[in-house]
Amino acid sequence: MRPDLCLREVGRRYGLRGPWVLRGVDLAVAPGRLVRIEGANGSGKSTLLRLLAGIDAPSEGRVTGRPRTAYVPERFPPALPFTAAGYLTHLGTVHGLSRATAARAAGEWLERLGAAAYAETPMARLSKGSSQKVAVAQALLGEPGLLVLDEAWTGLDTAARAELERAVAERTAAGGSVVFVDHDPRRLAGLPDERYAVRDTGLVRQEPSTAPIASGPHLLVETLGPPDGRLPEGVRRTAASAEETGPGRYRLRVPAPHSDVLLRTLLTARPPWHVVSVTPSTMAPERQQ
Ligand SMILES: Nc1ncnc2c1ncn2[C@@H]1O[C@H](COP(=O)(O)OP(=O)(O)OP(=O)(O)O)[C@@H](O)[C@H]1O
Repeated sequence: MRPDLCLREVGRRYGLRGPWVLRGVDLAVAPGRLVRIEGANGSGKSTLLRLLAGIDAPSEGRVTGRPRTAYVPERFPPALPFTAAGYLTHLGTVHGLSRATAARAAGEWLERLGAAAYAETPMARLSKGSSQKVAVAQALLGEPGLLVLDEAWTGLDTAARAELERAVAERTAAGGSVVFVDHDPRRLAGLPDERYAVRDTGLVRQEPSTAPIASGPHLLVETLGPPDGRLPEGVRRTAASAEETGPGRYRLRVPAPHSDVLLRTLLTARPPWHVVSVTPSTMAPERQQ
């Protein structure tokens, strides 16, 4: 198991005499965790995300234990001399993939995000929404251990937004960590393991969200594991609630967009869990684990 990503007494200011944007920040992000960062405009959220992602260095303090990391910035530079697929393939090779694997992953992510038609379009000619899809695809194609998302949903269409939510669930189910900022309080509502607010240059831990779980339909999944079976960790992270109904038997509620991730995690567990039934849920959303 890899170590937590840790910030210790981290501070950041811009310029030698600039005001401190962040000071004395301690934060640990464990593998598999989904962490939401909140805060007023200009409070320092993007600064914190850049430090977490490692594309900026703290003015003081230390950052340790950073796994392979990918980052979707608030503003993505679209004027690059590449086509969308060419850019993603290039980045895939930077992430250590072979050229063929990188090209395949690029195609798959463009397809998943509904941008396959723009694969050969020069980046500079992409619409804002399409270039945001490329920004998201570049972060996901290397299957990073830490995914940092700064308003990454902004500008995406409904289908791509759902796909990004699904990708977040996939990352955490696979043991990756995800840290995100989003202006919409309903984004991934009910799912984050931890919430923090940036306030007065510090980081304040927040109570778990009381916002209703990710809006939209939910499914009920009845599953049966070995008699002494503990639910696979990835399933606990993806399900909105898990009720033990018998020895090794659980009733899971899951937002519909995350159900395929949940089912895959059950079926690929060792030993695999048996999926007894999948039905639409009509219950009011509630999280319990
Ligand atoms: N590269 C930079 N150079 C100088 N000052 C900066 C830089 N980046 C951020 N700042 C300043 O740091 C402060 C925090 O900015 P940051 O973008 O981190 O906040 P934020 O909470 O993400 O804001 P928003 O919600 O508006 O995106 C602001 O006062 C901003 O002007």
